[in-house]
Amino acid sequence: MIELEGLTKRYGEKVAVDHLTFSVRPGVVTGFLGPNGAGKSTTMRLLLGLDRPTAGDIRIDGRHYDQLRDPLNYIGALLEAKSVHGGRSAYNHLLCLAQSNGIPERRVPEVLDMVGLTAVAKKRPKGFSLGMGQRLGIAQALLGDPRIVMFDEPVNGLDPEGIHWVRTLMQQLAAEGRTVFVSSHLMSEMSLTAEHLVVIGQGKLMADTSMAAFIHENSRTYVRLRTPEPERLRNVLHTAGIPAVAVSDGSLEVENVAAARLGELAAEHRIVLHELSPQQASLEEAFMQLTAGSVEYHAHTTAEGPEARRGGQGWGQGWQEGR
Ligand SMILES: Nc1ncnc2c1ncn2[C@@H]1O[C@H](COP(=O)(O)OP(=O)(O)OP(=O)(O)O)[C@@H](O)[C@H]1O
Repeated sequence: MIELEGLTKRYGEKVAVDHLTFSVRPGVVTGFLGPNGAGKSTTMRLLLGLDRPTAGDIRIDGRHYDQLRDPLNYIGALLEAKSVHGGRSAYNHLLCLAQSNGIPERRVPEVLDMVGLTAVAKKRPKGFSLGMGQRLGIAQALLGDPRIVMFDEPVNGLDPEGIHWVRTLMQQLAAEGRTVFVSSHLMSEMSLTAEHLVVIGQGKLMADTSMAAFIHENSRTYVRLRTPEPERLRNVLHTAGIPAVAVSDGSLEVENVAAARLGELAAEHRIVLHELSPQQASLEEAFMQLTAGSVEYHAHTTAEGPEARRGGQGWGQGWQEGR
């Protein structure tokens, strides 16, 4: 279990982490989300004792990081790809870490095998691709067989097979009862991987909830209807006290009414439906909706794209520093 209480970190005038209080529980994958500069990496560094908080408290299984006797046995982390000694082989790099942390040597081939690097164990990581570097970083995090794992952008640089592997690994680690805390910018990937979410914006906690509740609470759900007789259907719905919005693509959108009720109404009036589909926003849409006001870096677009139409802030390609 990871517990943060009132965690605050200032760099001069800049408040990178602002009174964060939340817990990361074992047994589920917890996603850690926030726009660029929200304070995710800083929080993770503070958790590992790599930086000192200005105020507040962090406990790992009830203790401070510097009170853990063999920290790698408690918490394994992947913070930055390729943060390894380039001159040693992958095997020797892990062996040095194992020896200095009281971890038996047999764990080295075990973790190399887990991440699929056995064939290149004797090679130097400086020749590794980004994806291989990520795999070695994950092997390092798992070396002490820790009960808590923390990954900062673990799928960076991985191909689809690698991304799938990381997803399965994280879910497997959680299913074994471990605490899995992971940050990612890839919303679609996060929505497939995490069951719980912690969202921060400008250093502050914005959400600490299940994935399903987060999407439900931060997005619009509606039913889309398509019919060759949109005007007649709209009138039928109107008579039943149900407002329907006509969309430019010819469909109708109805909020807060079950699809079954809409289908029954159409059938009663013998109106043919070509589509009757409940629409649930994606994690990405819910995330942008929640964090719209806390985004630090804004893209300046000339064309009216989907972000502008939604009234949200730019998020995605073409980011520029807006300060
Ligand atoms: N060592 C530092 N000195 C000064 N400011 C810092 C330092 N580290 C981080 N910051 C600032 O703190 C804020 C939070 O940064 P952090 O890297 O934790 O955000 P992040 O959520 O990980 O962002 P990203 O998604 O872009 O990786 C940023 O405004 C950053 O510029």
